[in-house]
Amino acid sequence: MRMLSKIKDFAFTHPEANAFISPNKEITYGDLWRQSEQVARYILKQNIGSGSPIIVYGHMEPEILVCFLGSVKSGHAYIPIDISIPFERIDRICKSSEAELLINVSGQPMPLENSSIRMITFEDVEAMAVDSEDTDAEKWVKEDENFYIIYTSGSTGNPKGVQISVNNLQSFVDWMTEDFPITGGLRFLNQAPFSFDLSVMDLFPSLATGGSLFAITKEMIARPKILFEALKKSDTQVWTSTPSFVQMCLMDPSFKDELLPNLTVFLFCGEVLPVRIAHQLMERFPKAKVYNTYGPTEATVAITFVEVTKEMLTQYEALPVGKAKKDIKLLLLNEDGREVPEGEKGEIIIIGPSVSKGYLGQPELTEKAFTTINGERAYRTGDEGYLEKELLFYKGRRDFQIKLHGYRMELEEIEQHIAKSSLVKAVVVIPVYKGDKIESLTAAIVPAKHDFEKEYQLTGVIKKELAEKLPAYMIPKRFTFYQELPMTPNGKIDRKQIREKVIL
Ligand SMILES: Nc1ncnc2c1ncn2[C@@H]1O[C@H](COP(=O)(O)OP(=O)(O)OP(=O)(O)O)[C@@H](O)[C@H]1O
Repeated sequence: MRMLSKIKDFAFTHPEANAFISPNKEITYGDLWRQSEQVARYILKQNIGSGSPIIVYGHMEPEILVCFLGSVKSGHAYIPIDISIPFERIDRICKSSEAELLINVSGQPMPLENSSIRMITFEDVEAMAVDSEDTDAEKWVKEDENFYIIYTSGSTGNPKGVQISVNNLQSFVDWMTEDFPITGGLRFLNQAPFSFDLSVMDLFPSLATGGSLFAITKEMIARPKILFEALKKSDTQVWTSTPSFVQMCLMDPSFKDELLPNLTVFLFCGEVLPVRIAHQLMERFPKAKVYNTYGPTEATVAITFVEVTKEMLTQYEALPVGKAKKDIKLLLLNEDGREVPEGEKGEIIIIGPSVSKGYLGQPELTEKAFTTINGERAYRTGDEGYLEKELLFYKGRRDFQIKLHGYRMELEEIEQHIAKSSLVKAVVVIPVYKGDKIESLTAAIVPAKHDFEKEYQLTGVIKKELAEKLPAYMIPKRFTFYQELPMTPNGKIDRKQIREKVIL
């Protein structure tokens, strides 16, 4: 694989360069390559069935990277599992993936109850390690073989293992390093834990270009003071995160270019990038470019991109998610499966070499979501959007479309309008069910600074503003106010938790 060869070359020419920096530990390219050889040799000795993936468990330790590379160099894909994933779910992943080996990097015990998987700690692998010749590149995973398998939660709650091949990943890395201002040797922020595919957006473009990653751990995220001290030290040049994560940082006025003077690129994916957030970033970091990108895990992280310009901030109500990367074709289909004309809304279908071969061991689910169009792999995203002169606009997820009193509406559209109020910092709209019928909507809001004494006064003003933009049936009945909205471990707004709070 070209990307692995590049990492190898860099490790030989720049062995002392830092590859990954976490709070307590760093690893150089030289050590990353050498230690991953040891892991590869260990795995090769275990007689693991070909095609059987290796599970790697931990949280942003440098050794996680060592195990990822060790796995793929021994011809096995890896499944990254972050410590935020509950054991019961890990048990299910072990079973459904039929993985034979789990390497525990976390330093914590793993009480898996139902799994017969062989477990070994990283220390034990290291203790058995011997240095010798590099493994033959012929042994590395190649072409259509899986490089990694990432389990998405899926709205059904059943884990789905998205298989990403060497070719899928190479196409992604080529795009990132050709079409974005990612030159060699940059410092990347690594916010998303490795079990979420947003992490791939910083991990491999960084390693493929001799860059270094600065890890933001969950302890830092929980303690803003420590987070900001770390950010200051990080000297981040390329920022990759969810919009929710940067929104949280923006709440602190010191989040501006003095904190990160060398920051030149913001990359966002995974959620709507609100106009206001892009605007604030452009004001506070005038030297940095802001990119919005879009894509599902099933199409290898992201497949569209756009640099947000000042004009866009006034031109559009909701920012575009961008143009497709050159080897990708987008189709927008209506409910009858016909292509819709430009400007009209339809389901986004992604066609091309970024599209996964499907879900590991789940042929029915794969069949439902994936297909082949003109000989190329295609994925039905379940997202709605429209195209305007090749620019894709995201219009929400089909599963966030609801029917209330007979009216079809999109929760994200309502959120977009509420978010425009100067009294609102962040918002999520939640449907409230009676039985299996939606009875009303509730808006969970983080308010901006205001002078109202009572919450009902604030609610009244926001509702009045909304009444000018939305029909009455789309205005949430209840408004609840919070200091902050909960985030999932991957840094997206946690709708499920908010729903539980609202219902309680
Ligand atoms: N730039 C963007 N703007 C708006 N939404 C986005 C953007 N990028 C991605 N998304 C949304 O995120 C989805 C992809 O997310 P991801 O593959 O991480 O899994 P998920 O659906 O969020 O989580 P899970 O499947 O684990 O429940 C897309 O299908 C789309 O709905």
